[in-house]
Amino acid sequence: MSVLPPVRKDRIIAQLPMFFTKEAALHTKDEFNPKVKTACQQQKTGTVGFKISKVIVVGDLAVGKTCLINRFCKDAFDKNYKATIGVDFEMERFEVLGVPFSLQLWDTAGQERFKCIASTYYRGAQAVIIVFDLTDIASLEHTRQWLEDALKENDPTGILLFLVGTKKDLISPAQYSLMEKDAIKMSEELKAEYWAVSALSGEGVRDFFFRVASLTFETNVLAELEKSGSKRIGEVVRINSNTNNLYASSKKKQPNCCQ
Ligand SMILES: Nc1nc2c(ncn2[C@@H]2O[C@H](COP(=O)(O)OP(=O)(O)OP(=O)(O)O)[C@@H](O)[C@H]2O)c(=O)[nH]1
Ligand SMILES: [Mg+2]
Repeated sequence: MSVLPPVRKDRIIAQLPMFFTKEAALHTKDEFNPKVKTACQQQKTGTVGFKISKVIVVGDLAVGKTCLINRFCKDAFDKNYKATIGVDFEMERFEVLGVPFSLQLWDTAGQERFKCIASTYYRGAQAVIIVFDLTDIASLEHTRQWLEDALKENDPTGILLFLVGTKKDLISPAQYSLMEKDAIKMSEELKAEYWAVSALSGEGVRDFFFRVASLTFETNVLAELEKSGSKRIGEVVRINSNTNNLYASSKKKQPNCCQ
């Protein structure tokens, strides 16, 4: 018997949420991968439903990392700045295509003096959210360094990257379109999916986290399918161990179908 309460109704994802802009999306498909949909329908998603995926949120001090997380997890906004000391985390439970899925959102400190504590928590991330302030071009420039630091602690293959501009409420549409050009260029360079949000008004925040949850879920299920596929290959090797079957004994990684 499960001891966890049911997933909140507003955390149920039945459709793949859209990207923010086609020019800087991790992928532009409008539906979940068919293999993932089938696996969910047949309840063959392996351990995905029991796992917790780690997501780290990094970026300069006061760009709005804590406010972004608090808007989504608590539907709250604090206009007073309270620096995060070291790290903090929030758990969010979703249901994606009928399968339970949890994200652990790690809110790290942007202040230099806390950076070495925060960076010890970077390891094991499945997604990295790099945050910058849409009113501060320097914070966008610094995203390169934040990503480099996050990737030092992680295997860059298979990790999902998101670049998020915050405080959209503070700039005019004209200023925003100028900033967006630079942000999209940076997304291409970092190979990250770009989003612009406001934690004050809530604009884009829910859509953004739904996209993070969905793409992380999709990647996890595909990895699980690949793993169970290679186990089956392993069984074939045992049965036919006296034959020299190149394909059956090959340990070569299958291409990721999500790409
Ligand atoms: N107008 C506006 N202000 C925001 C928004 N997001 C954050 N802020 C303000 O920006 C300041 C910093 O926000 P935080 O979320 O604490 O910043 P942080 O990135 O967590 O900072 P560190 O923990 O020091 O790394 C606070 O005064 C917030 O109220 C937003 O979307 N709009
Ligand atoms: Mg903070």
